[in-house]
Amino acid sequence: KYLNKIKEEDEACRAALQSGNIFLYHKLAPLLRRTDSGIYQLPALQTKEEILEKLGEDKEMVKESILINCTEQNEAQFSFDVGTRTSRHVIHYFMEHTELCRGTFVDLRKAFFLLRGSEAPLVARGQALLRWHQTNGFCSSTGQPTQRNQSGSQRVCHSSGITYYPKMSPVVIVLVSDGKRCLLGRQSTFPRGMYSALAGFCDIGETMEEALRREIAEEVGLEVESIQYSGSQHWPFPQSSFMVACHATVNPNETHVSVDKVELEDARWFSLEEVQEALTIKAPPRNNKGEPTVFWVPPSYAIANRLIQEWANLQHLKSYLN
Ligand SMILES: NC(=O)C1=CN([C@@H]2O[C@H](COP(=O)(O)OP(=O)(O)OC[C@H]3O[C@@H](n4cnc5c(N)ncnc54)[C@H](OP(=O)(O)O)[C@@H]3O)[C@@H](O)[C@H]2O)C=CC1
Ligand SMILES: [Mg+2]
Repeated sequence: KYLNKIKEEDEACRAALQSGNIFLYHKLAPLLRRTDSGIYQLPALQTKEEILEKLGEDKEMVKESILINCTEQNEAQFSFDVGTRTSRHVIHYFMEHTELCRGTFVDLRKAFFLLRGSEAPLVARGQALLRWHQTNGFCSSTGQPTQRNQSGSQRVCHSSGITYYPKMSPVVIVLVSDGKRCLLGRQSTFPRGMYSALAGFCDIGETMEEALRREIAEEVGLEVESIQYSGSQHWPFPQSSFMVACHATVNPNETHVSVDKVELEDARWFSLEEVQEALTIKAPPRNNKGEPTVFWVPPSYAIANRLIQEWANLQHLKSYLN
């Protein structure tokens, strides 16, 4: 309720900013602190902190922060990108005073899987909102500048009256099973050895089920028989996707895989033993070029991991009941 109030009411949002926490980004790379155990933490800076006073000659600039969320104690959480408007010397200040800033700016692709599960969605959401504002400064109908509300939950073109809201692209992600094995694929851009559930963007006007059947037919030439919903997740790559995760089955007598080599480098069936082994790997062993040397699956925060885990659990249950 409180979150909705500060999202909608400019005055309430300005007041919340006075005592809120701010997460900093530089050209969309979040400010993170690497701990001794190798994971990244998200340092929250208080609005009134000295370091934020460095945000350019205009100290009011911090008011351009975007509301991301609020804690259970009703502390508002904001994101701010120091790379867009602040002057070069201020950015250098941030880069050089990593102690004072309590972290460094890190490319989210490099850090995402090394964030704690509770912080990863917050970092992703902060980045997604900043990106949306950075790329929606003009009305696509009139070409006139759009104005944001205080929280950053929308932008309005006063010339056409159009209100723009942050967007996500729907993606369906599916773990296909033939009853005994599951189908995993890899794109050439994936880290070496990593296989994941198959995914694809929904076309406009398509239902999720239609997108799922089409993607599986296109990418591996299989016909899906049944679909079961599992869960969903916001995903920051390549931009802002809304991942809908499902399990699907195919006829065990029609399992020939015909890989679309434009989309995928490889796709094949994996046994429960292979999958179980991969699920135990936290950090895959690497060769002298730093490349993983074994078959592994996306880490636990990715919804693909959850699908694979659920499938393995179901196989165990089935073998126990038999
Ligand atoms: N959270 C998780 O566990 C996982 C998440 N994913 C995510 O799922 C997403 C979709 O999977 P992927 O197999 O790549 O999808 P697709 O199979 O749909 O193929 C991607 C291609 O679709 C085209 N495309 C269509 N609509 C869009 C859009 N709105 N945004 C971007 N590209 C679009 C692009 O083609 P072109 O470039 O030719 O225009 C793009 O290269 C990926 O971004 C990936 O990060 C994937 C696996 C696991
Ligand atoms: Mg795909």
